[in-house]
Parts: sequence; C-alpha cells; structure tokens
Amino acid sequence: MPERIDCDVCVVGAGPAGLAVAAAAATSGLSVVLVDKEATGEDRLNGGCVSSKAFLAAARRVHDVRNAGRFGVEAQGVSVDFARVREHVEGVVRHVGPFGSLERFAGLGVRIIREDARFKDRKTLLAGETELRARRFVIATGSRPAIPEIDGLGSVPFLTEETIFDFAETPRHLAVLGGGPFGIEMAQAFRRLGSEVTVLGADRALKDDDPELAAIVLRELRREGVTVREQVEVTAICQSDGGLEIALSGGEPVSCSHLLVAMGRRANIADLGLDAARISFGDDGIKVDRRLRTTNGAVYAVGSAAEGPDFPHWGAYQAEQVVRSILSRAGARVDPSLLVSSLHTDPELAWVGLGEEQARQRYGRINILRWPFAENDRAQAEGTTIGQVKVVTSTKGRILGAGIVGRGAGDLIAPWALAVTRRMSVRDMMMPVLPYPTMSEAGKRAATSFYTPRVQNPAMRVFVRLMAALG
Ligand SMILES: Cc1cc2nc3c(=O)[nH]c(=O)nc-3n(C[C@H](O)[C@H](O)[C@H](O)COP(=O)(O)OP(=O)(O)OC[C@H]3O[C@@H](n4cnc5c(N)ncnc54)[C@H](O)[C@@H]3O)c2cc1C
Ligand SMILES: NC(=O)c1ccc[n+]([C@@H]2O[C@H](COP(=O)([O-])OP(=O)(O)OC[C@H]3O[C@@H](n4cnc5c(N)ncnc54)[C@H](O)[C@@H]3O)[C@@H](O)[C@H]2O)c1
Repeated sequence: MPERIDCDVCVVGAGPAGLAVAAAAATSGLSVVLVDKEATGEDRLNGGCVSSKAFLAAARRVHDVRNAGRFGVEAQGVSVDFARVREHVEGVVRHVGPFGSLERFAGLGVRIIREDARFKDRKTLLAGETELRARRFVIATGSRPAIPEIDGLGSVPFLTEETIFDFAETPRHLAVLGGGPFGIEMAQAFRRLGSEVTVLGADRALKDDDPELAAIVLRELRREGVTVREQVEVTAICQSDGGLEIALSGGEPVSCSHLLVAMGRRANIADLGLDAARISFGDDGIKVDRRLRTTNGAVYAVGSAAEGPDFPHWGAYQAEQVVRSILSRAGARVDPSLLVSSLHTDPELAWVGLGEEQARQRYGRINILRWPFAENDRAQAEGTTIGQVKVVTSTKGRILGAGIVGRGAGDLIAPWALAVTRRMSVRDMMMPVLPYPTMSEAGKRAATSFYTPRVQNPAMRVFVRLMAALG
C-alpha cells in the first residue's frame, strides 16, 4: 500500500533553488516535503559553482606567481601538480557541502524523500512508493549539460561540467565548445595551469554580457594565449592520432587532446510527468509567469528548470518570491531588472540591472558613465589596472544598471546592486566617504562624472562664480 502524505509545500529538487524554497517555507511554519532523487548534501548548495571557483582560484595563484616580477619578486620553476589542484577543489567542495546538507534541512522540520519524482495528475506527485498531495508544489529540478547533435560527437570521448576535473594531469590541448561563462572561465583556468586552449563558439563569445566589458575580458584571455574563435560552426568531430579533430565550416580544422562541451544546459523536466499535471514547457524550460506560476496554478517552477536566467542567487531570489506568494494571496512578482551576474574570470565581469541597450530601448535617452581602474591609486599599487566601472543612468541620474570589469568586480558590484534595488541616483553613490586608497573609489568617481559636463557648461561656470562671489 503506497504511503500518502499531505503537506503545505512539496519541493521537487534539492539544488540551490529548491533548498532556498524549502528553508524559507519551513521557517515560515509551513509543512514541507523535499524530494530529490540523488541529493547527498555534497556540492548541492552550489551546482558546479564552488568547484569551478576553487579551480579558478588555483589558476589565479599560478598567474600571480608567474607575474610577480613587476613587484621585484622573482619565482623560478613554477610547476603545477594537477592531482593536488584536484585535491584542493575536492577539499573546498567537502567543506561547503555540509552547510547545504539535507540533514540541516531535516533539522528545520523538512521531511526529505530521496526518490525520483513524477506527477501522476494535476494534484498528485509520486515519489517512489509515496503519493504526495500538497497545497502548492514547487519544481526545482535544475538542468544538465546540453549535448548538441554534432556529427561524430557521440563516438568520441568528451568532458562536461560533470567530468571536467576527471584526469590526473593538465591536458595538453583543450578545445572548448561554447563561448559562454562556463567555457570562458574554464578556458582561462586551464590555460593558466599550462594547457593550450582553443575556444570555439557559434556566436560572439560572452554574448549575454555587455559587449564593451566582455571585450576587455576576451582581450586578456587572448593576451594570455587562449585562442578564441567566434562565430564558427562545428560540423564534425572524429578521433585522430593521439587526440581529436574538430571540423569547422569555413575554417581550418582544430586538433586537440581533450574536448570540453560547454554549450549551455537543458532543464531536467523530461520524466516529470508535466503533461499529466498540465504544465507547459518549451526548449528553455517550464513556462512561468511573473509570479513563477506554471500553467497549473498550484505548481510553481524556480531555478534552471524554469525558463529565464540561470544563477543560484537568482534561484534563491525566486524562492523568496514564491514563498511570499504561497503565504499571501497578494503574491509577489519577480523583478527582472534586479538581475545580477558575475563572471569569475580574471578580470571578473559583473553586471546588475538594465544593460545599455535594454535601457536605451526602455528610456530612449540615457547617460553612460565610465571610470577606468587605471585612474585608481589602489589599482596602481596592486597592479590590477585592467578594468573599468560603467554605469547606465537616466538623464536625471537614476541608476538603471551598472557593470564592472576588473579584479574583484563580483564584490565591488554590491553597492550598485543596492542602488538598482532601491532606485538610487548618482548623488546617493557620491555621498559615502570611502576609505583611501581602495578600489571602491572607482565607483564613486564614475558616479561623480555624471556632473562633469554640467560643471563644464559655461552658464554653470558663470553661476558658480556668482555664488562664490556672494558666499
Ligand atoms: C560548472 C558550473 C559553474 C557555475 N558557476 C556559476 C557561478 O559562478 N555563478 C553563478 O551564478 N552560477 C553558476 N552556475 C550556474 C548554477 O550552478 C545554476 O544556476 C544552479 O545550479 C541552478 O540551481 P537549481 O537549484 O535550479 O538546479 P540544480 O543545482 O541543477 O539542482 C536540481 C536538483 O534537482 C534534482 N532532480 C532533478 N530531477 C529530479 C526528479 N525527477 N526528481 C527528484 N529530484 C530531481 C537533482 O538531483 C538536483 O539535486 C554554474 C554552473 C555550472 C555547471
Ligand atoms: N559565473 C557564472 O555566472 C557562471 C559560470 C558558469 C556557468 N554559469 C551558468 O551555467 C549555465 C551553463 O553555462 P554555459 O556557458 O555552458 O552556457 P551558455 O548557454 O551561457 O553558453 C553556451 C555557449 O555555447 C555556444 N554554442 C551553443 N551551441 C553551439 C554550437 N552548436 N556550436 C558552437 N557553439 C555553440 C553559444 O554560442 C554560447 O556561447 C548558464 O546558464 C550560465 O549562466 C554561470
């Protein structure tokens, strides 16, 4: 006889998005069941984020040591022990794992079922032998690497985000299919650790990022020796002497020793019984409205199982909105203009709010403010002068979006995220007294530059002189 459970909220999927829903719902006093087929608590809170960042951190150390000469520090014979780099990555993942472990959620009162989930009908979910009925279901089943139909790909060995660290030595020549954030981050890391690296992408590399800031990252990658080939179509892949050969339409083939497929992700929704639950979906995931409701009013979808941006922090934000909707009839809408992202290359690239083109389309006239890191005293001292702050404002100075490329951009974006969220203006960003010398001053200088054309206006100069004479 199957067990039957009734609860307020049933969450399917224990990645960062599902865990955030479960935690918020349980701490709000709702009865919560969390179903995940394979969650072990290891690396679950972060998808592949933490392992890839630990790997990038190792690569940055190599780069910094190799480039310490300008500080008068010479290091000879820098070598990379790939097995120990892997140990470092695994150690970090082990350390982070327990914080996301399901036992902690059980401690919050969340009932956990480790089974494959599937809808039986509009109101019932099956998890192994258990039949679940919930006031609200939340689908958070995430996504997995998309493997495109390329002639020969099925019969050659290749790596994905799931197997990227599964070898003992640094690969001789890594070809990366896909110039998105994952491909570009890995390209830089492997290059710094000693591989030859070639990136092959169908579009502009980093196509979802601000083109001006992305160009700075790509210039650095190329300067470090990564070959980035954009707008190329891979037509076939086959095994060759000691490696693989990748055929391209309209270009010389590329030979490599290892191949990484980084061509995006596909939602894990195929076996969820979505048709039985009358939930619509497309190629980009489950269709949701601004409140994250699916076409079945009792079911929400969050994280990378749903169409829309795919970042764990965005999944956590969606989770808050969903739990607010579950708790109140008024409901809570997702505000896409609050989206923030951070590419963890060196230099990093972070953006929050509207992009330049989006802002132009929505507001017509806008202002763009810039401040280069090269004008920042701390950047000079640290040797981190590659980068800039770029701010998009309304003509009245309201901050619509902001981006930073440069070392530490992912952290430096925080005050700008507050500015966009609280609809602040450049005046607000000029107000705090900031410590000197710090990188954060670059942001304040960018904000201040809003007034430069006004101060230089002849009429304004006359006015200022008049005020000074009266003062
Ligand atoms: C290598 C890599 C690096 C990344 N780095 C960053 C980064 O630096 N910054 C950033 O913002 N984003 C990064 N991302 C993106 C980030 O990992 C995703 O946005 C995030 O993991 C999505 O979370 P999720 O909860 O929606 O899904 P997932 O993390 O995929 O979790 C889904 C869960 O659902 C479970 N599940 C699936 N199907 C079923 C089923 N039928 N029944 C029961 N359970 C099921 C799975 O077992 C899994 O536990 C990176 C992604 C990758 C691959
Ligand atoms: N720092 C971060 O925020 C970070 C880091 C890694 C991954 N992620 C997230 O993880 C997810 C997966 O990342 P991703 O980079 O794999 O996906 P993506 O969808 O962002 O990029 C895929 C890339 O592959 C290219 N591509 C697709 N089909 C192709 C083809 N047939 N031939 C050649 N190129 C092709 C696309 O042009 C694109 O540049 C994304 O949602 C991403 O946002 C985020």
